[in-house]
Amino acid sequence: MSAVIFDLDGTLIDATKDIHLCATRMLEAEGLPPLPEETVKSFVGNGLAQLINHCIAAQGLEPTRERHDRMYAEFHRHYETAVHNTTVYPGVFEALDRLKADGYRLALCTNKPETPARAVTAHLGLDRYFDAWAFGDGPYPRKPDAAAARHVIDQLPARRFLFVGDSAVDAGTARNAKLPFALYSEGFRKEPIEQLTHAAVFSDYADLPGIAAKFAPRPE
Ligand SMILES: O=C(O)COP(=O)(O)O
Ligand SMILES: [Mg+2]
Repeated sequence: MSAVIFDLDGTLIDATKDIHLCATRMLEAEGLPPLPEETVKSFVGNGLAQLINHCIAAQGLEPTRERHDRMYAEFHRHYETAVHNTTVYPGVFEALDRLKADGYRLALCTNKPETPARAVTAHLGLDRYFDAWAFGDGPYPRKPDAAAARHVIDQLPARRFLFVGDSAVDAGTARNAKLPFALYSEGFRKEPIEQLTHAAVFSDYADLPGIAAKFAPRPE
């Protein structure tokens, strides 16, 4: 049995607008001005706590524990229902259907907290594809720590795995967990493709089933 493990933000979905909305509401509650969408987008990838840290630094404020906790709670409160401006990248459903039909188990390994990750995947009809999950606020170190990937691996009856993601965090996770990495080039990546160790790179989801067959072949 083989499995494909997916990152969420920037790989399966583009939640930029909803994340920016939550950040704007959070800053508003603090009496602070909004940050540009591209700026907030550049803060996504290392989990919500890190995104809040970046927002605090961008406003030139002291990162006190009290301020951070208050802002985290406010962001998270909006995050749970911020699903209406989020889109699925082209070809994702077709690729997931194909992988399922080919006999792959599918899993999600995200740094997004559990409640908003479950909410947005349920809203978009993606949740039904996944047999195992790891979240950014789970009781294990988050990506790029291999523990996040191992958390899903331990839930799956598979022996071969492919890790699919869009960022340096995902490339690092795959490297740390010793899994082949397929890089989706149309996500939130900040570095040139050559800087991210990868077994394969794709810009069209139609190519993913073939990549999976090559790097995580199903047993005969
Ligand atoms: O919430 C984040 O910071 C990133 O989430 P991701 O791991 O699904 O890209
Ligand atoms: Mg990502």
